[in-house]
Amino acid sequence: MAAAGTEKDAHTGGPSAAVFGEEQEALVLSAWGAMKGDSASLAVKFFLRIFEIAPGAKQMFSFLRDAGDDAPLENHPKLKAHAVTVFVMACESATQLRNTGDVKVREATLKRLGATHVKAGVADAHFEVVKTALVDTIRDAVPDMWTPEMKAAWEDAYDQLAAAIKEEMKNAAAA
Ligand code: HEM
Repeated sequence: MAAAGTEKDAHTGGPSAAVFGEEQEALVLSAWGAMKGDSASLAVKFFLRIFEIAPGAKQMFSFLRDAGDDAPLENHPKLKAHAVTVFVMACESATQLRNTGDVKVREATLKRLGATHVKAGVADAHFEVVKTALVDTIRDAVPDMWTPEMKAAWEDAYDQLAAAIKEEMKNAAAA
């Protein structure tokens, strides 16, 4: 349990926050449970999918820019780390949504995320690309579990988290 004052209610609001219940959480967690043993290779697939949908996004990642066009993407530890983080944070955000109706991310983390993503030039459209790549990856990873309800639950969890980061990006951009 974090000490009082170290977390921030993102108050992302919206009608979806109110309907994120036990069932949605269970859907996200069951998929995550099936995927997490394989998270590093799924993370690579997730990112390859992002760059398939939006090849230009590669330019945003400093370590990819520096590596040159021919470097094999699957060998980038930072890229894997980012992908796993997005997976894990969406999952954690799902648990919190059920308990509190809000995404709670440590305030320092959220501030840093806001600043990092502004600096990297991430825009709203990129969050949509990442969402599509995320649900595509999960669909392909757990085809037997996949349902429209599971898709909606992951999208909801991701949207709430993305909204919290975007809010902090606005603050970072204004600072
Ligand atoms: C819910 C969605 C996302 C989460 C949870 C997330 C998480 C993170 C984290 C934890 C970092 C490491 C640096 C830090 O802690 O400040 C990071 C960096 C970064 N993220 Fe994201 N991210 C998300 C969405 C996106 C999107 C949509 C893009 C654009 C395609 C993106 C591009 C980047 C870039 C370019 C960096 C900096 C990498 C570098 O050059 O070091 N992220 N992100």
